[in-house]
Amino acid sequence: MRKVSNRLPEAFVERMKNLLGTEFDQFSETLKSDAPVSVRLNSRKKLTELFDDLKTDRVRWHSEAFFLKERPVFTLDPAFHAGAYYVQEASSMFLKEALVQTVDFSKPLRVLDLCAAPGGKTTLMADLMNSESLLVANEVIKSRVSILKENLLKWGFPNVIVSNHDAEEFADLEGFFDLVLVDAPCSGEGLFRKDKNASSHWSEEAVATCSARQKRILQAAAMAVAPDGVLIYSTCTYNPEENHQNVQWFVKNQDFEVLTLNTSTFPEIESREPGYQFYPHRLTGEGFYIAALQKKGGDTDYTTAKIRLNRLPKKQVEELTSWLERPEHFEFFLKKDDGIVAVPKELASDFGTVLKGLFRRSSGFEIGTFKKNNFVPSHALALSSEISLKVPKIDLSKDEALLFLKKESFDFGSAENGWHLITYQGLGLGWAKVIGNRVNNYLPKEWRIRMDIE
Ligand SMILES: C[S@@+](CC[C@H](N)C(=O)[O-])C[C@H]1O[C@@H](n2cnc3c(N)ncnc32)[C@H](O)[C@@H]1O
Repeated sequence: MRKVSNRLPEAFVERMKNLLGTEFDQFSETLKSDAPVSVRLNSRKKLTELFDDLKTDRVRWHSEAFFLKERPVFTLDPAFHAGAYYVQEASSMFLKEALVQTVDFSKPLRVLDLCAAPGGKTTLMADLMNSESLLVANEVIKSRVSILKENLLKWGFPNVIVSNHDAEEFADLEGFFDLVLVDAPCSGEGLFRKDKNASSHWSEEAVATCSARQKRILQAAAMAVAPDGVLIYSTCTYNPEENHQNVQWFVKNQDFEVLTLNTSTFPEIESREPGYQFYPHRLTGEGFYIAALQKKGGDTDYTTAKIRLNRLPKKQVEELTSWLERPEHFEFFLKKDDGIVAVPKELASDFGTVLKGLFRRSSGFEIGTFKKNNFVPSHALALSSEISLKVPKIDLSKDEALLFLKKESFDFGSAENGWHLITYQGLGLGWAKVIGNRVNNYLPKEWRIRMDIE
């Protein structure tokens, strides 16, 4: 494909000129500037000092997010590994505004993020959900599931099942979810500034293929939504075929109605019925489109199921109480591989239903295992917001924390024998076990920082 200035495909430029008219030059100039860097804080892992030297403006539609004046090397920040924040493009954080305007998060909710990897929007939703709510994070591409799992483990919200299915494989969970997010795979026009390679994959054919795929995903997603439940559709692109035309097609064919969002305090967002369009030359953020829909009727045709894992013996349950802040909140189950899963009591039946309805999925919050009657805590527990505050800790300086995260040896000082949660500014990074003069670093090797530390 022939390119014009700024390496944009010619047909894309033509489309944008038609869409933006006289604003096109401003749009095109903006794409030549650097993409803004923004981070969103984890509401369950608050730090008093974070980016104090780099922080600039707040993201207008997310009270817990702000811009940084430059991009630091996040890999070399232990707080990043502790899940204190997520590096996320600002326009897409408008999801929070769309959700708080359309969903009652004070209730226990069943939430499905159908196209979840790497997990930016999943973690945003987890922050809004209460501890009686269940989150299913799905990603169809197998190689992208591990980064999704890693980001969710870091985030520390315990009530998560990660699955690896095509949207159409959710048929056994018909009408189960109060909220479904379809952050659809798209032609990515809105990321041309952030990802310099993205425009090389763009073509008219790619737009048509994406649009057709989105229709198929939307149709499958519709089934999973409970009567009166909410469906959020979003893309990071501008073209009508993938955005408002797809949503119009959807409401014409499905029993859903459009939910109007109040954007009066954000005049920089364009209302493109039935949704909302974000342009980088009008606001500090990338291209994004979002629409909110509500199911009017529909069936619930899922089969409730009990968890088929074994319950943990009482003696072992007693031992677990010192590892969790609210042990009474959970029931404990034993998997075939001896892993222990902690499921909130109120959610035992919902977990059972999802675990039965999906076959390529995780089992939930795995807190560890018993080896010869001794509890071995998991990495998920170290990063979880449910870990007991009384667990013995060793708090490290930044340099020490980086050595821990590189799995290199260093002097831990003197500590009692046994398990210690390694923390940075009080936030869990992983486990170490002290045995006499020896300290074993239990950071999973796949989590190790591979980058050189200056
Ligand atoms: C826009 S990305 C999701 C980004 C993610 N929601 C976030 O905020 O971090 C779309 C995701 O959909 C996945 N995907 C691709 N084809 C799909 C399909 N047929 N069904 C469901 N998801 C698909 C892609 O692998 C990709 O991870």
